[in-house]
Amino acid sequence: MDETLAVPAPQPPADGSATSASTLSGLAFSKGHGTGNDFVLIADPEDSHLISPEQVAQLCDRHLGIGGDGLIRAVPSRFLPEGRDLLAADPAAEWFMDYRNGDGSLSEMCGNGVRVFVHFLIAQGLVQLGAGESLTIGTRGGIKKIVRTDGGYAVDMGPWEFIFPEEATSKAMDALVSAEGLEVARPGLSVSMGNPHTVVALAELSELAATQLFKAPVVDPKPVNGTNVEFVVPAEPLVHDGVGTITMRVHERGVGETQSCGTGACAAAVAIRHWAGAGAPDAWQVNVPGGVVGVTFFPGDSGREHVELSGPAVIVASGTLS
Ligand SMILES: N[C@@H](CCC[C@H](N)C(=O)O)C(=O)O
Repeated sequence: MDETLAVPAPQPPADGSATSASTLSGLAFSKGHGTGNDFVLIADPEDSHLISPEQVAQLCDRHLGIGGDGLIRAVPSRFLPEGRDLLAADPAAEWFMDYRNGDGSLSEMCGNGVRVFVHFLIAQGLVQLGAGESLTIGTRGGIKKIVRTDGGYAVDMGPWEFIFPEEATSKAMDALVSAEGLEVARPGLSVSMGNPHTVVALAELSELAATQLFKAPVVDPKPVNGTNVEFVVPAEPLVHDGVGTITMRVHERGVGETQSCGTGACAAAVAIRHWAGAGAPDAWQVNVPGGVVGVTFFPGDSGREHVELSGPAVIVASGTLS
C-alpha cells in the first residue's frame, strides 16, 4: 500500500523552547515498520529540517500525529559531528540514521529501525541495493553493515557486552525487576547492544501474557542511562535443529510496550544463551508480538563476537505534512 496522508504539522510549544526548529509544513514523510515496531521516516538530504524533541513526540502521537514508536531522519553523515567521525573511520558510511524514540529522546541504536531505514533509502531512490548487496551506514551506536536478503535485511549489529560484567559472570544476574502482573521481583541481566537492555526470563507463556507493560518495569539497580526491559520465555525444548527459540515482550525506554525491538531481541538471545551455558546454539529465532526476527552470533572482525539481526522491513504509506 502506498497512499497519501494529510497530517497537521506539529506546532512548536508555546513556551518557545523549539523556536529554532524549522516549520514542518509541506514536509514529506513515510511510515514504515519492522515486525510491528513502527517509525515515521523523513528524508533530509540537505540537513534542513531541525525537528525538535517536542515535534518528534507530536508526530509519533498515535491520536494527534502520524503515530510511531520512533522517528528516523535520513541525513548525510557529513552534516553531523558524530557522522563526520564515522566517515573518517569509513567513508562508505554516507547516510546517517538520526533516530529518536517516540517521546523525543535520543537512543544510541535501533535494530528494527536500521532495516526500515535502509528500505526507506532504497524506496526514496537515495541508494541502490540489490539482493545480496551490502550497505554501510552511520548511527549513534557506530557504523553498521546491512545486507539485503530475500526476506528483508541482515544487519551486523556489532559486539554485545554485559553492562555489569562482574555480576553477569559471577551471579548470572545483576538486577531485580518488578512489573505489574508478576507477583515477585525477578532476576534480570543487563546487556548493551549500543543501547541498554535488561532481560528477565519467565517460565511460562501464560506468565508472559499476564505481565502488564503499560507502566515501565522497575529495575534495581538500573543502568545509568535507563534501560529497555525484555521478558522472555525459552521454548521447550529450547533448541530444535540447532536453532534456539524464545518468545519475548518488551517495554522500551522512551516509548512503552512495542510490538518488537531488534536490539532487545539480540540482548534476549545473549542472556538466554548465557543462562543456557555451554553447548547453547549461535542461531536464535525470537518471536515477538509483531512477528519473528533472527539473531546469530559470529566472530567479528573486531576480534570480539558480533551479533547479526535479520528480519523484514515494510514501508506502509507516504505523505505530506499539511
Ligand atoms: N525498537 C528499537 C530500539 C529503540 C531504542 C530504545 N527504545 C532505546 O531507548 O534504547 C530496536 O528495534 O532496537
